Amino acid sequence: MRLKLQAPAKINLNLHITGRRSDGYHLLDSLMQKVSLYDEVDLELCPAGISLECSGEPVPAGRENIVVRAAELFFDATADRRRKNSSGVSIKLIKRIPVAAGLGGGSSNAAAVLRGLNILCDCPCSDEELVRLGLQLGADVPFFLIGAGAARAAGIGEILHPAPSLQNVSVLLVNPGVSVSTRWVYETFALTKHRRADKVSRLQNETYKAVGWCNARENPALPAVMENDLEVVTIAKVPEVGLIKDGLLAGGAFVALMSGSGPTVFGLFVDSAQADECCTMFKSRFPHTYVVTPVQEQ
Ligand SMILES: C[C@@](CO)(OP(=O)(O)O)[C@H](O)COP(=O)(O)OP(=O)(O)OC[C@H]1O[C@@H](n2ccc(N)nc2=O)[C@H](O)[C@@H]1O
Ligand SMILES: Nc1ncnc2c1ncn2[C@@H]1O[C@H](COP(=O)(O)OP(=O)(O)O)[C@@H](O)[C@H]1O
Repeated sequence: MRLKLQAPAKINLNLHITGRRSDGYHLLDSLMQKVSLYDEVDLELCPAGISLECSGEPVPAGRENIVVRAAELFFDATADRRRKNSSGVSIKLIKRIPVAAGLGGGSSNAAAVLRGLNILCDCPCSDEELVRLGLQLGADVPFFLIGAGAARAAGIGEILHPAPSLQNVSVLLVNPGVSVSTRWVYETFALTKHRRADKVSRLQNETYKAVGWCNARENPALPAVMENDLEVVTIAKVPEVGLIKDGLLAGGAFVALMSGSGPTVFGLFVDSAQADECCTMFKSRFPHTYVVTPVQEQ
């Protein structure tokens, strides 16, 4: 039995760090939006063993790859609830989403494996159980397990409130071509930055209202409430982030922001032709540049 899934990237339309848990993980408040840049995950059940074949962007093979850990976790958790002859999977991964880029590619791949294996094995896990498993793999995985195109995420990313997807915008993703470790960004942020909670919640409420309107063309409030607390940390290491933001705004984006821990920057455009033009301009210097659209429903 075989199943092919599309695993989308995400952007963070804003990201505020609101605190820190005793285990060191940061609490956040973020509006996340899936976008139409996809990895492909092809799953074929087999009697035993987990194998992985990757193409496209280079990613680790074996257990270092999150898709292998996702399959192991699924098989362990459902050992007593599966048919005996379906304890293994052969995974083919076509990687198009830039790696360690703030676009959630690994988390999206892991969610696709969990969802896909659950379907292939006649659904031994409830949606809630899949989310619990996903969270063991990464804080961003639960977002990719829910059907909504967008959600407000709290906790470390596991408390999710589906939100309306952005509409009528083209999104230009520009990746500077360097990788940034999420862990390093969070650790550096904790050392350098403190925020007032009241400001965070005010901004967040505004953002939710703004994006709730859904139609960016009629939404002058949107740019003013889009901020990413992690941007300042990553810019210090990857100055291209600042230059790309300036270039996107000069090229017609009505807002430009770093996604997640970066270093990918996105610009939102009302005019898709302008987004295409700006894409051509960036692509010669930064080959990992893409025009995408917000995913409405997965
Ligand atoms: C920053 C965000 C924003 O959406 O996205 P990316 O930039 O990774 O795409 C996420 O919070 C990233 O989530 P994810 O990439 O799943 O993180 P994980 O693998 O769980 O954690 C990697 C490391 O980041 C730190 N971490 C992660 C999430 C969080 N809420 N607080 C943290 O402090 C921890 O040090 C952890 O060891
Ligand atoms: N399937 C995968 N796709 C992407 N990265 C992976 C994968 N498996 C393991 N990794 C590792 O996970 C780390 C984070 O990658 P990624 O999920 O792309 O980051 P981000 O969430 O910042 O976009 C990288 O160091 C990468 O080598």
